[in-house]
Amino acid sequence: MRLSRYFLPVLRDVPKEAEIVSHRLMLRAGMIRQQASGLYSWLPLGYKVLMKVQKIIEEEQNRAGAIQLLMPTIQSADLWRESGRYDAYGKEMLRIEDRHEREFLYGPTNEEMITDIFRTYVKSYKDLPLNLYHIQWKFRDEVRPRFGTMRSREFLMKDAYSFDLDEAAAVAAFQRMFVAYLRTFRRMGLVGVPMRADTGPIGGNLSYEFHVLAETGESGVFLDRNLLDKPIPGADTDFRGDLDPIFKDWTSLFAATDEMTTEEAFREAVPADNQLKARGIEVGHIFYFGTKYSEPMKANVTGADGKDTPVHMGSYGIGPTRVVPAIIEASHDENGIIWPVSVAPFEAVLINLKAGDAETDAACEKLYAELTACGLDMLYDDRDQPAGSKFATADLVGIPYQLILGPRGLKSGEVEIKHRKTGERETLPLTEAVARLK
Ligand SMILES: Nc1ncnc2c1ncn2[C@@H]1O[C@H](COS(=O)(=O)NC(=O)[C@@H](N)CS)[C@@H](O)[C@H]1O
Repeated sequence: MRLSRYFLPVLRDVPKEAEIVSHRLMLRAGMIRQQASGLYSWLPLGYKVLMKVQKIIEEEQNRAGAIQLLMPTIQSADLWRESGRYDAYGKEMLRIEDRHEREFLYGPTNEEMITDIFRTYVKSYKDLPLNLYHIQWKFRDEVRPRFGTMRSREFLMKDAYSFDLDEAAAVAAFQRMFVAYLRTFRRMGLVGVPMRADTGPIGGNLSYEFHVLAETGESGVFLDRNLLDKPIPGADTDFRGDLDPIFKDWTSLFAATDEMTTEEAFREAVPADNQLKARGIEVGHIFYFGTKYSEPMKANVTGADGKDTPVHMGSYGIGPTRVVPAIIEASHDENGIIWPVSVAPFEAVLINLKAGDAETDAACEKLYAELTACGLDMLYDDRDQPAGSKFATADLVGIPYQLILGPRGLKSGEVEIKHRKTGERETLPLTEAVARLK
């Protein structure tokens, strides 16, 4: 992408309403724009990151055996009356009336709707286990939206729903998602720590939240610091096998939010040098809630014994529009964002130090074409701007590699590469730049 043809409205000064660094940087880097309280547009650079986050989520959900579909954002009130949540959900629910005065709502979550889909088509235990998921916008009328898209009113959520014949099978489904979540966050450069959690309006009695540690996290968390450098299950994990050993290994060390434990209990349970008290950003939350929805909504299957039985369910959420700021909270410096390559809006930016100089332009065009041709997601800063402002923009928007090319380097047939994360620079022959980056 040529920057002179792109839409990247970076801001020079820090917007005063932004309280935390990720909110400030997302506004300054031209990633989002607030349209109203808790409602954001995702501008091109932010949307590119959001789509890369979404892609990693989809790959790991698919690896774990979940099947993707897409449900509408608007849901019928009658469906929520069947589960009894229509009134119970409270003021967070945005209730809508259509022209025929029929009652609808903007979905805050989809347990009822996915259960309705399931009960329409699945009748036999032979069709289980089943895990269906989608990535869809949700609305929750948060009393205090804040921190940009970290806690917004309209937000994107991956929500998966599992269906099994009995609790044992449902726990195995829960463990498949647990392992998928460990892999998902680590692939985005995040350490997502699983913690015992409350079940809240979703329900059930088994729930884990995945937290990214950051001082701006809304949750107080207590954990054994050995959790932070545990290797995650590999891409060769057999998701059809027994994942209980992995689940037990990851849940044997103490980790809980301050809603689920006390500091005293924590201090007693964890050896002093392993104790870590921190703040966490909840980026994912998984639940097992048995027949809470299948019973009232009559989502039954016929078992091997010929008897009808309500299926055991779980739901598994990740907030991609919260993950993006969480990555920035975990990875930034005084000059701006530092994107892990896996989610960076562009993998590398080519900085032309003398746009308008025929020789430099020609050399940059050639290098840009070669790098793009070998599959790199490239940004080319071809603007007629001073070098300093180009470096500042590249640092602010956090592109992992900066290729810097000007008349001097050109004379010696060399290009400089700067690593955004480490600041380290290397100069190498122009002819080796493609091999170095791909
Ligand atoms: N207001 C919000 N803004 C941004 N992300 C949010 C917001 N509320 C929740 N999320 C994200 O959505 C994830 C799942 O939300 S949840 O309420 O915990 N779980 C559910 O809704 C279940 N249906 C899981 S499928 C959270 O872990 C969080 O990452």
